[in-house]
Amino acid sequence: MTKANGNGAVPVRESQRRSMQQHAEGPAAMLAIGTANPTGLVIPQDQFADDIFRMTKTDHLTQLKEKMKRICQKTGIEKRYFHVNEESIGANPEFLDRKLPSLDARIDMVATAVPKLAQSAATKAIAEWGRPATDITHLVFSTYSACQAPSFDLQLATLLGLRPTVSRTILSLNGCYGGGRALHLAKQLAENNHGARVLVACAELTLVCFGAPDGSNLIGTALFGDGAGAVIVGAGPFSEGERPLFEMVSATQTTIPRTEHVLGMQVSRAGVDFHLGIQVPTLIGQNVKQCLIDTFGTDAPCSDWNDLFWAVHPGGRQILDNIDTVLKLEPGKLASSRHVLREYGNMSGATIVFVLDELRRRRKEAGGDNPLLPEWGAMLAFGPGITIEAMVLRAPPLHE
Ligand SMILES: CCCCCCCCCCCCCCCCCC(=O)SCCNC(=O)CCNC(=O)[C@H](O)C(C)(C)COP(=O)(O)OP(=O)(O)OC[C@H]1O[C@@H](n2cnc3c(N)ncnc32)[C@H](O)[C@@H]1OP(=O)(O)O
Repeated sequence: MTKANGNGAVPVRESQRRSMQQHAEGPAAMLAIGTANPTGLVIPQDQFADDIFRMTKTDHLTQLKEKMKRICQKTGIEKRYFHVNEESIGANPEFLDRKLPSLDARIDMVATAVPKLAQSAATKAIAEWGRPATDITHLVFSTYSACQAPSFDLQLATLLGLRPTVSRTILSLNGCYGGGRALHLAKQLAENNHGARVLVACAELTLVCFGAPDGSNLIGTALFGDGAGAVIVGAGPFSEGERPLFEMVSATQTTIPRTEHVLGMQVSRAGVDFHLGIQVPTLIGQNVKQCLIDTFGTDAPCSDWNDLFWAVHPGGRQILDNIDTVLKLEPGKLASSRHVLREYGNMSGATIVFVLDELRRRRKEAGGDNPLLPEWGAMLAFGPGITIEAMVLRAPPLHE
C-alpha cells in the first residue's frame, strides 16, 4: 500500500512511475515507408477482360465478358499486378469452380507468398529508417489472407530477424480499412510505450478470393490487385537520422450504422468469398464529412477542405468522385489516390500505404518546405462494416 508522506502528498507507486514514464513525447509519426508488388503477372486494364476470360476458360460467357469490358473502362485503372498466373491457375483447376473445395490449396500458396511480399516492402521501409531491424519493438500485420496460426506476423518477424520479444498483432479480414486500422493501432502503441518503434505491414494477394468471373464477382475482379506496404511508426524522442514524414495527430474509427450487409468477406471451402454492394460509393459519400468533423473536432476546416492535403484509400473511382463532390475538393487534391488506383488498382489494406508514399514523393518534388503546401492533412480508409478509419496528419516542415 502507498501511504501519505509527512507533507500530505501521496507518493507515486514505483509501478505507477514506470507506467507514467512509458508514455512517449508528442504524437506518433510515420518515419519510413516501403511498398512492393509481385513480379509474376502485370495485366493492362484494357486487356484484362480478354485475359481473365481466357485464363479461366469462360470465353463462352460473352455477355458477362462485355460487361467486364464496360466496367474495366470505368475503373480509372491502367494496370494491376498479380501473384497468380496462367500456369498456377492451370495447375489448380478447382480455383475456377466455387463448388469444389480449394481453400487448402490457396492457403498453401499464400503461406509463403504473403510473408515474402511483406518482407520486400518492410525491407525497404527499414532501409529508409536507417536503424537495425532489431530496434523494432512491435509488429502489426494486416491481411485478408490469414487462415493459420502461428501466422504471417511470426513468419515476417523471422524473415526480418526481429527480436523474439517483438510484440506481434495480426489483423485479419479487415479488407480495405486494414491499413488504416494498423496505422491507428501503431499510433496508440507508439504513444503509450516510451521508445517503441512499430512496424506496420499490410500484404494482400487476391489469390484467396480469385475465381472464374460470374454474376457476383465482376466488380471485385475488375478492381483488385496484389501489393504490400510497410511503415515504421514511432514517437519522440527521435534518434539521430529519424525524421517524421507525417505526424499522426488524432484518429477515429466510425461504423456506418446498419451497413453490415453491404460490404463483406467470408472464408468458405472455396476460398474467401466477397460481396461489394452497389450502394458502397453513395454510403461513403454520405458519411465522410461527419466522420472528418468528428476526427478533427474543433479544428475541422469545415469552410474549405481544400486547406488540407489528402491521403484517401481509392476503393474505386466512384468512391473518389463522390468524396470530391461532397467535400468540394479542387481537381488534383486526390491526385495521389488516383495515381495509385491507376498504376496498381485496389490492393485492399495495402493501398493506403502506397498513397502515403506517393503523397510524400509529390510533396518532396514540390519542395518539402514550400509554404504553399498544406501542413495539415487527412487520411481515410474504408472497408467492411462499413468502417471508416480517419486520421489527422501533419507534415512537419523539413527544418523543424
Ligand atoms: C489473374 C487475375 C486475378 C484477378 C483477381 C481479382 C480477385 C478479386 C479479389 C477481390 C478481393 C475482395 C476484397 C474485398 C475487400 C473489401 C472491399 C473494400 O473493403 S472497399 C471498396 C470497394 N469498392 C467498391 O465498392 C467499388 C466502387 N465502385 C466504383 O468505383 C464504380 O462503381 C465502378 C468503377 C466499379 C464502375 O463505375 P460506374 O461509374 O459506377 O459505372 P456504371 O454506373 O456505368 O456501372 C458499370 C456497370 O457496373 C455495374 N455495377 C457498378 N457497381 C456494382 C456493384 N457494386 N455490383 C454489381 N454491379 C455493379 C453497373 O450496374 C453497370 O452495369 P451495366 O449497366 O453496364 O450492366
